[in-house]
Amino acid sequence: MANINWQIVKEYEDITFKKCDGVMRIAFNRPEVRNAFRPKTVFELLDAFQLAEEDREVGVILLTGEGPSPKDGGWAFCSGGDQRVRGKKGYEGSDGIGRLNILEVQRLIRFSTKVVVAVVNGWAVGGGHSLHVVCDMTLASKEHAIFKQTDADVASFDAGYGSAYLARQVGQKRAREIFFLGLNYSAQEAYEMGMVNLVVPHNELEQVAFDWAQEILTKSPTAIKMLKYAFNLVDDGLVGQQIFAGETTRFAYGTEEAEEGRNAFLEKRKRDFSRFR
Ligand SMILES: CC(C)(COP(=O)(O)OP(=O)(O)OC[C@H]1O[C@@H](n2cnc3c(N)ncnc32)[C@H](O)[C@@H]1OP(=O)(O)O)[C@@H](O)C(=O)NCCC(=O)NCCSC(=O)CCC(=O)c1ccccc1C(=O)O
Repeated sequence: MANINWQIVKEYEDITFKKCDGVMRIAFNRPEVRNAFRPKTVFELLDAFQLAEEDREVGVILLTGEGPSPKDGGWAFCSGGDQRVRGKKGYEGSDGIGRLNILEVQRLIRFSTKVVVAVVNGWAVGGGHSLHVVCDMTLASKEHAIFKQTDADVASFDAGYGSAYLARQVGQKRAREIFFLGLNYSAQEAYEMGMVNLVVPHNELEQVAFDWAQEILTKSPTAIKMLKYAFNLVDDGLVGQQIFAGETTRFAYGTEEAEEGRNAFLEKRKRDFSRFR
């Protein structure tokens, strides 16, 4: 097993949230239901991802699941939305409001300035499958990872990243097979399809993820961020352009030309950009 000195950042009920040497580890913590998420789980994920995003020491986020299940020893990354709390308008929390707020988590992962790695230690099913798809990279346990898309079995459909971006990874025919048949795929099969980066023995999984993170942390954070946004851009349309352009605006703010624009306004004088032509 990995020998990483994880430190708890914040206590939650449905997830764990830990940090070590520039790496954040966010894990589903409902192993008795194969790490299915309810609205509370998703609120906690949103909070944790936002805290990770704002932590300047952090360059990589690992998303995984706690396990094994105390009930039967089964391993899970995430089995999607908790079907026991699904109502007519979405997944219901104690306030009775129906939500599909896992899509906000998908967007936080997609738009994060950090690299997000799915560390798939067991079942990745339904909305859990979609989460691994949206992560930047996926590492999978040789012994325990199983990929399965049950959305259509339970009359749900991730018609966003979970299907369209999956097709980018594995091709249209395979993506349709994954959704239309809902078969089980081993880590090796998922690797051969192109939706997993590496298959790793279960007891080495987290260490390999951590080692990858340490390698990424040696690289230029700006280069990594701009590369991530460049990879996203082609599939994300105007939102992708907005995010990429936002980062270029940030670069532009660092120039003397930008300072002249701001200073002229603040000093109530005529602006003079002539020396920048
Ligand atoms: C995951 C399984 C394949 C595992 O099978 P197995 O190892 O045989 O274990 P089980 O005995 O079935 O399960 C153990 C225990 O856990 C409970 N459980 C498992 N999954 C769930 C779940 N999702 N919800 C509630 N409970 C769950 C199970 O009932 C057992 O409990 P006991 O009390 O011990 O009997 C298998 O369990 C399985 O197929 N699970 C269901 C998978 C599923 O269909 N998930 C939902 C897919 S739909 C979805 O996730 C929508 C998400 C969403 O919000 C969304 C909406 C709109 C657009 C996009 C999305 C998006 O996808 O993100």
